[in-house]
Amino acid sequence: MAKIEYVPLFETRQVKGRILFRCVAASILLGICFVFVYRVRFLPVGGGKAERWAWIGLFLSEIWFSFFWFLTTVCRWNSVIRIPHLHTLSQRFGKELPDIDIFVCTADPSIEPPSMVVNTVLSVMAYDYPPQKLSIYLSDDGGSDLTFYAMLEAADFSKTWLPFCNKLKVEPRSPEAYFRTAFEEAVHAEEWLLVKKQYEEMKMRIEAAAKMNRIPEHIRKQHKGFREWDLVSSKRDHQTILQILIDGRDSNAVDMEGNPLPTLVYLAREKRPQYPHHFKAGAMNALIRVSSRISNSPIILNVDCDMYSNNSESIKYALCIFMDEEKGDEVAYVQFPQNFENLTKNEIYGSSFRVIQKLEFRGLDANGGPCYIGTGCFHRREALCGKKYDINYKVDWKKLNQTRVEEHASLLEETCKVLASCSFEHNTAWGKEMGLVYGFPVEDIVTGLSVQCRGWKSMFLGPEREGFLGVAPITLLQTLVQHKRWTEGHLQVFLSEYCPLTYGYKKIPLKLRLAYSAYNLWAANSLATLYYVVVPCFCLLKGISLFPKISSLWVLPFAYVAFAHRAYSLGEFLCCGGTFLGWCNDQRMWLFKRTSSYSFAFFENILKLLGYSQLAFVVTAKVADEDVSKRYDREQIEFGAASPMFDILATLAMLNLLGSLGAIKKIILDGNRESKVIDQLGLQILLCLVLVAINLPVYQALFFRKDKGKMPTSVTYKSIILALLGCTAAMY
Ligand SMILES: O=c1ccn([C@@H]2O[C@H](COP(=O)(O)OP(=O)(O)O[C@H]3O[C@H](CO)[C@@H](O)[C@H](O)[C@H]3O)[C@@H](O)[C@H]2O)c(=O)[nH]1
Ligand SMILES: [Mn+2]
Repeated sequence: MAKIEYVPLFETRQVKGRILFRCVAASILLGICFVFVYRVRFLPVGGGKAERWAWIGLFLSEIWFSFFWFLTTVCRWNSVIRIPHLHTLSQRFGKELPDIDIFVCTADPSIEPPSMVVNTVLSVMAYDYPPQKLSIYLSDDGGSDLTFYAMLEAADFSKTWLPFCNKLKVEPRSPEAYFRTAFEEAVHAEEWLLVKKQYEEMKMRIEAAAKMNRIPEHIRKQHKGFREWDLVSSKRDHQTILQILIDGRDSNAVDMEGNPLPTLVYLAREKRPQYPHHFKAGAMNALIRVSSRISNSPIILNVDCDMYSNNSESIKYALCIFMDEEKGDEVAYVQFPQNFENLTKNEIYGSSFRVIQKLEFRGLDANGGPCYIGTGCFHRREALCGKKYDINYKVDWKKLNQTRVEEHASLLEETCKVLASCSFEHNTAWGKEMGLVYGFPVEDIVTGLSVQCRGWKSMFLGPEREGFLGVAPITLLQTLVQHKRWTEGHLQVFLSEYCPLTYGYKKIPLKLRLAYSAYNLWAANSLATLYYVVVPCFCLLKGISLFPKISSLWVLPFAYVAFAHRAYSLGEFLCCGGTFLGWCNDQRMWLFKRTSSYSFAFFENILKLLGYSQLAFVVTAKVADEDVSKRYDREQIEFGAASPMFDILATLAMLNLLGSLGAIKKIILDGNRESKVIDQLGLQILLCLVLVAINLPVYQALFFRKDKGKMPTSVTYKSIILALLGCTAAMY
């Protein structure tokens, strides 16, 4: 008999376009060298002091940008795509698949509506996977009976929804998303309408309760769990509430057609004002412990409450990686991209992370594995709980016999409560070597890093049909605040003992350390960007030239670097499925984020180092006024609220407007010698004009818009005064 050849469960391919990428990168590097030569050779030694310092500052900014470009280029030098083979998985393992625990986190019923959480929970209950092998855990950091009630409704509706999904091969399996887009099925028309009606009624009940902010008495009587809220004084001060809503082991827990149901658990961990709760990381660690008693599945999927499952096969995709006999055992987590269902065509807030996820993460994957980004991620429980990878580690999935606990559900609830109590972690390794790492607003990144530094790899999967869809922020301020949290957290990681360069030394490849640093240093971009936005503009007003003359050959490297870099970025954006306008918006957000969010993040980190500032996690709202939503759909940037972030944006926009006007005045006054001004200050004028073009929506919001999304008047006055003061100071 011929030797049976080993067929892998997944395949790895090189991403196309590598040669082009490397050629462009090499040519940009050459351009950068020329720019540096120019900066050194023509350093104004004779001129005024101001001129020299402006020049040196610009040079430093350019060095920083080049360094940052180098980091991002290095981490994309190689990149790979993983292609899972589902049929091989089912051939080889058939029904002998492992149990899966699924964690859903929610924190606040007012900005994460229970009706949304229900959809996410239902979508993960309905995976195309044996239901008796699934356990779903909801962590409610809002400690809200509204969310608890919504879960009861979900448990009930799942009895209809799961068989319906199976029969009709429904996709996606979030009822809200499905009924919003799907048309009535001709074959099962009656049933289809019935299920839809049942869903809508459930949604109405949940929303009605949320609106009243109270659970009606007759409902409260139906479940013992509600009694727990008699003891709850506030969301920051309450005992552990743990309710097993569906016990998968119970033979009576079946759907309408008599098939078993997945286990469903509601958990609000204990919170006391005197104990830090560590935000999402704390919630996840409580879930890890509680689930280890109840189901203890070897694989854990975690999603944010807005990230519903959009692909019912994701679990199997991930298992193709974990269960591959040759390469699977070293993988700690399989990360799916974060995709969003509420993006408009041209993504005004640039929230799609297209290029980052489609190209950069594949580069990380080739160098040891993508970072963990907090949601849409399948973990190996052991790796997450602190185990170090060891070359002899091998899982025999077929022998991995799941021994389930025998205790009755209500006893189990009692014995598990202590695992979610405030004091449980005292003097343990939780939050350090075990579970998610505490102390950072980007618990995901630092946790992924520490897992990788324990010797594990990670992989990235981006199937054609997106695995998860979430809600992207729909106002500018929320986007900026979210990015402030991220970049602040990233920089904090870089400045901590977890700094990838040192912490990962000899543990993960250099390229991966550099790639982590590239993300960690996002906030540090703010200084160089602010300088580039402000100083050339001031110098323009004063008539100081900081760039080569248009007529000189030295202009070429500057022009080439700027053009090639941006043109390539546009090409990538389009290749990843974006639009031209989308790219322009992305560039604007690039500027906005660097000057506002990143600056705040940068300075707050400094304050933190000095001991003045504290860790915070501002939860992103997932709902908005109808008015705001309408403007979002029309792709109008939402300013609306007064915020220091907007003060900065508006002032910078005004500065560049004044700078451009000043330049135009100079050109006109110059009369027939006009070519001289253009020759000397050409590049600077161009820079100013490009910035003005990028800021067009800001001027519109400052002076022309009448709707509620316009810039608040206070910001308008402030920005005009500040910009005028700045310009006057610069000129004299
Ligand atoms: O005290 C908290 C705060 C937040 N959350 C949950 O954490 C998730 C993420 O919060 P969100 O406000 O939506 O933040 P995003 O910026 O959208 O989250 C991204 O960035 C976070 C790190 O900053 C990661 O944890 C997330 O997975 C990732 O999606 C949500 O499900 C929240 O309910 C908690 O459970 N407890
Ligand atoms: Mn979110």
